[in-house]
Amino acid sequence: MIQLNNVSKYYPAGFGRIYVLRNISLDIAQGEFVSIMGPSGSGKSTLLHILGLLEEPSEGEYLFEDQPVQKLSEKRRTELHRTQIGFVFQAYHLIDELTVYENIETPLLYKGLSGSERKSRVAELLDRFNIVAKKDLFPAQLSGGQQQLVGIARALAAEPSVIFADEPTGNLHSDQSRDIMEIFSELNKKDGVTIVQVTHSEANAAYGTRIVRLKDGWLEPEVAKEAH
Ligand SMILES: Nc1ncnc2c1ncn2[C@@H]1O[C@H](COP(=O)(O)OP(=O)(O)OP(=O)(O)O)[C@@H](O)[C@H]1O
Repeated sequence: MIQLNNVSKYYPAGFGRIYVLRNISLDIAQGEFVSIMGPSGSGKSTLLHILGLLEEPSEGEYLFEDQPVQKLSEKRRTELHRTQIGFVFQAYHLIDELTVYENIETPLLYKGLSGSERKSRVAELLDRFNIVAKKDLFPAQLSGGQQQLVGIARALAAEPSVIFADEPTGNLHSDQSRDIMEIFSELNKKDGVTIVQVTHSEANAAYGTRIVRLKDGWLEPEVAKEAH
């Protein structure tokens, strides 16, 4: 589903370059639940942003469902982003001026669904995440955990095939973190959604099926997960 071939990312610095990612080759199959781990500054968020089409590689190739992403037109790339990809941010990134209901509805407006289709899809998500009672509140009126539930509901609204999550529980307490990880695990197992998360937490990573480790922008050799 996802294939990176020799991807590097660098920024200009003085007369040279600072490499943030170096020669990354990575395959992720449909249905995997991958955790990206590594020390602060090792390039985890940059890698996730490239995978989620929020940033472009400096070198190398990215194939999303066999399509070379860099060769797609801007329009086609935006469409791919809106229809196939859900992104969950550590700091939620909800729209402050919109209610919970409207935040979740936003991706559906882009998708061109009818009013009644949007209504039933949002109702289903509110129900699934137990936030029906919060639907008319604004993000500032919610706890962090509730805001992240809205962030996940919004990411799922357009029924993406993959969710990218950048430290989704980084600002949450441990019991809230567990709830979010259980939601991800269920989405992955029951609905077959591919999940790629950046996390510092081994406990969160244990919910996944595979761990990918970065160090100084390099991908470390993977150790096969022991069978349980
Ligand atoms: N626009 C930029 N210009 C220059 N350097 C950048 C830019 N964006 C990121 N970097 C550098 O890239 C490196 C990797 O950043 P990244 O956010 O991917 O790391 P990370 O592993 O996610 O770190 P953390 O765990 O602290 O969030 C950092 O050293 C950062 O300073």
